[in-house]
Amino acid sequence: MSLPGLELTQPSERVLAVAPPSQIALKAGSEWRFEVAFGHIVRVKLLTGTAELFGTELAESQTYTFSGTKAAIYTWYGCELEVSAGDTGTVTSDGVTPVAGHGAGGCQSEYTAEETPMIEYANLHFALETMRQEAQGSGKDGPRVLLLGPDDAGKTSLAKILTAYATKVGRQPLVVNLDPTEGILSVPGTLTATAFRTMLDIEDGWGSSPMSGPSPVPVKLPLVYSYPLANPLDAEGSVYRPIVSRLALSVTGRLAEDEEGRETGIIVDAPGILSSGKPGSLELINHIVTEFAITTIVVLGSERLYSTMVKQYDNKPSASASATIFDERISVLKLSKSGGCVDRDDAFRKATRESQIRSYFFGNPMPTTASAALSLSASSTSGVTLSPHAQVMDFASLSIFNYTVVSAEDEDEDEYDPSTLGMGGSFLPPGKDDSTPQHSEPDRAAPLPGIIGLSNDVHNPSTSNSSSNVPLKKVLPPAPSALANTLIAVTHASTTAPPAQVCDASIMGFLYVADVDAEKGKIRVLAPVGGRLPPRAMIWARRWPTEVVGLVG
Ligand SMILES: Nc1ncnc2c1ncn2[C@@H]1O[C@H](COP(=O)(O)OP(=O)(O)OP(=O)(O)O)[C@@H](O)[C@H]1O
Repeated sequence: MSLPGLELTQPSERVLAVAPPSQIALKAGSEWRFEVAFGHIVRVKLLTGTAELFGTELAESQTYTFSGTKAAIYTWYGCELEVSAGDTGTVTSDGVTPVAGHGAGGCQSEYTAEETPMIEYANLHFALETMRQEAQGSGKDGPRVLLLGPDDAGKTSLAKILTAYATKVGRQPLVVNLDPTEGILSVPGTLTATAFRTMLDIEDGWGSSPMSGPSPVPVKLPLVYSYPLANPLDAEGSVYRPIVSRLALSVTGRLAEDEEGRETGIIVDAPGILSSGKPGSLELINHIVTEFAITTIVVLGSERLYSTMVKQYDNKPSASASATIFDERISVLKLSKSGGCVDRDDAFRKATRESQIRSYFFGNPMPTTASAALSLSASSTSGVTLSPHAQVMDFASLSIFNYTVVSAEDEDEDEYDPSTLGMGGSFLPPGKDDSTPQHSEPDRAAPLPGIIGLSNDVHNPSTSNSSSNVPLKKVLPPAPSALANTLIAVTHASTTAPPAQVCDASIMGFLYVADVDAEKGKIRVLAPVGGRLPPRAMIWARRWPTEVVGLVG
């Protein structure tokens, strides 16, 4: 009903108008940047020409759907896109009311940009390809690239572009995510390594793992370690460093057995906080450079960090065992930050995290390329929907561990009990404790790779995580109410494993705690698969990712 004179409608009767499809013509070397809010769907179709989203080519006449996305579609030779709004006006299964923007198809923001750093990025790819070809002939290892830069500098986007270009020419890059704030093929709060043999997913970013059900794009299987803290610098990096070492060891082991992977090398996406100049960040960068024997450091969007990296690493021998044989040296490069990089606010980041967790358990309810391809109706909304299983468990029968470190954001350390950790009265980072001899400081990397050799212990994380310095404590009954709405990582370690083995173990999957009944000692959990839970030690993601409320109604 219109209000007399003003022609305003009452909110309850407001109907969201569906914008008509818009056609966007892109000139060669330009890109269409767009932002879609969570809950709103935008459909994009390539009508003519060729185009790619962060390096992955769009198929012609295929409809792609985007929601909660900030991205760009680039064209090398020119193209025409059709952009239309997806189904709007209904509340999604996430409980989010769609927010349509004023841009084409209801994008919150969209524009065409002619200035992009894509030529620089492509040149980097070709330089890496040259290194890979050299590796192929000589038995040398392929390039190990570390991407550094502040938050939202475009590191993850560049990692996607380099990965997509490498797979396009038949390479098999290993992508390592060291940023716990967002997961790559996993939930946040994890560090992962994934071998990419096939193309990335345009809609999903990186693609999906087998646990997400059927997918039109071949699935990738990540190796996952739990790091349930947002900040790698927490506890002065003493939790982060051994996990990085563990991951590096697994990656090195994998590459030793995988000829093509070894020639292609690795791409490491580092967390933005390491480029912030905070105390301890340079030590962590050094740890990563050493552990992954990095050969190429790429700095995006920070002159200061670039200059520091050049001073410290440029032209220095890499930490690889074969560095002397092949005279392998580190190069430090500076690349332009794309003008399209968007600063994601806390609300958007939180929504992204929640969406990653939700899709781990419930799949992706959006119409995917597969469903669109299989369905006669282009507006099908079948998507890939998963059905997690809810079960009630006896808390006392579970072996759940919790990291007892003081995080920068959370100074109210509550549960720390030194006696249970067997480390005397002090909880100092390794090396600062008088009882810890200097040589048992393996998770501190050498100050300069290649200059000071690696200690053997660095490559033996089982010794690096001696139980004396692992801040993991078993959570004993009664079940804490703070367990509700958080994730628990199920490790491959046995229920009787000591803390050192638990934090060294890779992750099998995740549980979501829906309810806690402390009186009865029961918790209700959501698991991605049915049946009895394997008897394994678990790590409670108490601090990160933070509570996800409303996953289960
Ligand atoms: N050229 C572009 N056009 C539009 N959006 C872009 C472009 N490049 C990156 N973005 C978007 O900007 C945001 C930040 O980019 P990205 O995630 O690559 O940065 P990052 O350095 O990895 O950030 P962080 O370290 O905080 O995770 C992302 O949402 C990404 O999709």
